Amino acid sequence: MNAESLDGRLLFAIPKKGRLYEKCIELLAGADIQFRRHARLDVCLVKNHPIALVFLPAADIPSFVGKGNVDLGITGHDVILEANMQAHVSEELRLGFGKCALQVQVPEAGPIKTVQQLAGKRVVTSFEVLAGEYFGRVDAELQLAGDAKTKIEYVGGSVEAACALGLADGIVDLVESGDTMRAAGLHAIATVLDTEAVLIKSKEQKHPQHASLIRLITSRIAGVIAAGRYVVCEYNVRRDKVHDATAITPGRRAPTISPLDDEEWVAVSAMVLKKEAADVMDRLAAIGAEDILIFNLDNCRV
Ligand SMILES: Nc1ncnc2c1ncn2[C@@H]1O[C@H](COP(=O)(O)OP(=O)(O)OP(=O)(O)O)[C@@H](O)[C@H]1O
Ligand SMILES: O=P(O)(O)OC[C@H]1O[C@H](OP(=O)(O)OP(=O)(O)O)[C@H](O)[C@@H]1O
Repeated sequence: MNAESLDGRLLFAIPKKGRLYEKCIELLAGADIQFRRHARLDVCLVKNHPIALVFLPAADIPSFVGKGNVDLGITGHDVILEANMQAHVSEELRLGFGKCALQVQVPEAGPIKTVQQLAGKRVVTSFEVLAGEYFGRVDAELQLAGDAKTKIEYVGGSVEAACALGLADGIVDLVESGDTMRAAGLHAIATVLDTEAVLIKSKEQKHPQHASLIRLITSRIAGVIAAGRYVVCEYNVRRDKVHDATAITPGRRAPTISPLDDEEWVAVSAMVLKKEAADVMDRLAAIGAEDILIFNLDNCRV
């Protein structure tokens, strides 16, 4: 594909593999961004919008977006800070996946128990900027200077093996479930950063003609994210309990209250956070609500 065939399209960068890839593909499908990715091609045209998707390593997306070569992108918040691009991109939406923490880890059975004890020693990481800033602050607090400062060394992967291989006294790496860390005999002694996937746009404004399409895509993606977080709760309740019931299900703006063919009862419908749905149902049942139903949302605009 050559530059002409992109023909003024909005460029949207998506991680080409790794932890964020599958969720990004689900998000694009939920937002009805239609494309067919041909094997080995990293640029593909969207069929139903003037957009081209550019599949890039997650770590390269902040600088492509920050420099304005690409208009929109999805990557990790951690990756933006590591690329030092926070001043050049704006984080439009948190996407609720790719959640993990960048943590300082040391051998569980070893003598080091605190970050202060690790300071001055060897730390291996793929996040040399974030780890360097973090230990820069610790070194300064402990007044470590020159050769006494913490030695940060970069490796591109398998960071968790560095201590066992004798390359490091501690590491800085991402932790989600903690399985990788525990399997390597490590434990966390500090958190440098909590992160999740984000939708970013360029602050460069190289293509102002795309502003309305960017708003449309952002609002569609926000709808898909919200549909994953919320359910609709419907129930019947006696009129004299409506006040108590709507305190339990206040909805986003206000619940919908409809009359029933029984003057003493009303039907209520409200959006409820999915993670709170079971608790909300228990509390509604406790005040005498009946026929409590929960519906998943396929999509929404809220
Ligand atoms: N275990 C995890 N759980 C959740 N999110 C993660 C996890 N590991 C990484 N991420 C997020 O995904 C981003 C990309 O990480 P990933 O390991 O997929 O990178 P990659 O180097 O592009 O892929 P690969 O490891 O396949 O080469 C990270 O910067 C982080 O934001
Ligand atoms: O706490 P956990 O759930 O075990 O996840 C943490 C691991 O996930 C990431 O690596 P990934 O598996 O994506 O592979 P990578 O090392 O090749 O980046 C990260 O670098 C950790 O190694």
